[in-house]
Amino acid sequence: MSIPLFEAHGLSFRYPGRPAVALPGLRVAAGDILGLAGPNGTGKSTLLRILAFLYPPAEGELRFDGRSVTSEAQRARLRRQVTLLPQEPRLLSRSVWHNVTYGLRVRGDKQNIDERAAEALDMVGLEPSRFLSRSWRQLSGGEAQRVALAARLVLRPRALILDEPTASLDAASAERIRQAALAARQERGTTLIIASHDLRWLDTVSDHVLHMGDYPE
Ligand SMILES: Nc1ncnc2c1ncn2[C@@H]1O[C@H](COP(=O)(O)OP(=O)(O)OP(=O)(O)O)[C@@H](O)[C@H]1O
Repeated sequence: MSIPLFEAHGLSFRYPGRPAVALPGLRVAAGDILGLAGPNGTGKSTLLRILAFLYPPAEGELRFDGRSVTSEAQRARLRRQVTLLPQEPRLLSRSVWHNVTYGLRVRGDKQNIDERAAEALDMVGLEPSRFLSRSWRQLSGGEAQRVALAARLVLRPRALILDEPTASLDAASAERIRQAALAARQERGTTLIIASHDLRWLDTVSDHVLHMGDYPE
C-alpha cells in the first residue's frame, strides 16, 4: 500500500478548559477527497487547522508524506504545500490582482504571475479581464469567496483544505466553488479535505467522509 499524504494517530487538541478534537486515526491518500461532516462545534475547523499545520496537536502523531511532523520549522515548510481556505476568508483591501497574487509575491515566485492569476480566476469562473483590476470593495460575497479560493489555487498546493467553502453563498457561486475544487483534484491531482454541512455533495464527491462526534464538555 502506498504511503498516505496525511496520516494521524490519536490526535487531540484542547482550547483552554475545552476539548475540541479527539481523533483516533486518519489516512488520506494523495489525490483523494476527504469529507468532514458533523454538527456545529464538533471540532471540524480545529482539525482542519491542525491538518493545515497552523496548530500543533496537543497529543498524537501527524505524518505528512510518510514523515512525522513534530517541529514548528517543519510545519512552516509544509504550509507551502498545504493551504487552508478558512470559513470566512479575509481579502486584502486591494485589487483582485493583489489578492490573487499575494502568496506568489510573498514567496518571490513571480514568473508568469499575471497568466497564473488569470488562470486561477478562470478556474473559479471569474472573467480575468473584468475582475483582475477590480477593487475588493466591488465584489459580492460570492465573488469575494471565489477570489479567496483563486488566491489558494494559484499556489498549486499539494493539498487544499476547505472549511465550509459554500456556506451562505448564492447557488451559482457555490457551484463555481465546487467545480473549481474538483477541477484542481482532476487536473492537478490536488488532495482535497472539505468540511461541509452539504452532506449530499460530500457523499457524492468524497472518497471517504469522516463524521466528527460530540465531545464531552
Ligand atoms: N479560539 C477558540 N477558543 C476557545 N474555544 C474555541 C475556539 N475555537 C473554537 N472553540 C471551541 O472548540 C470547539 C470546536 O470548534 P470548531 O470551530 O473546531 O468546531 P466546528 O465543528 O468547526 O464548528 P462549526 O461547524 O460551527 O464551524 C467548540 O466547542 C468551539 O466553541
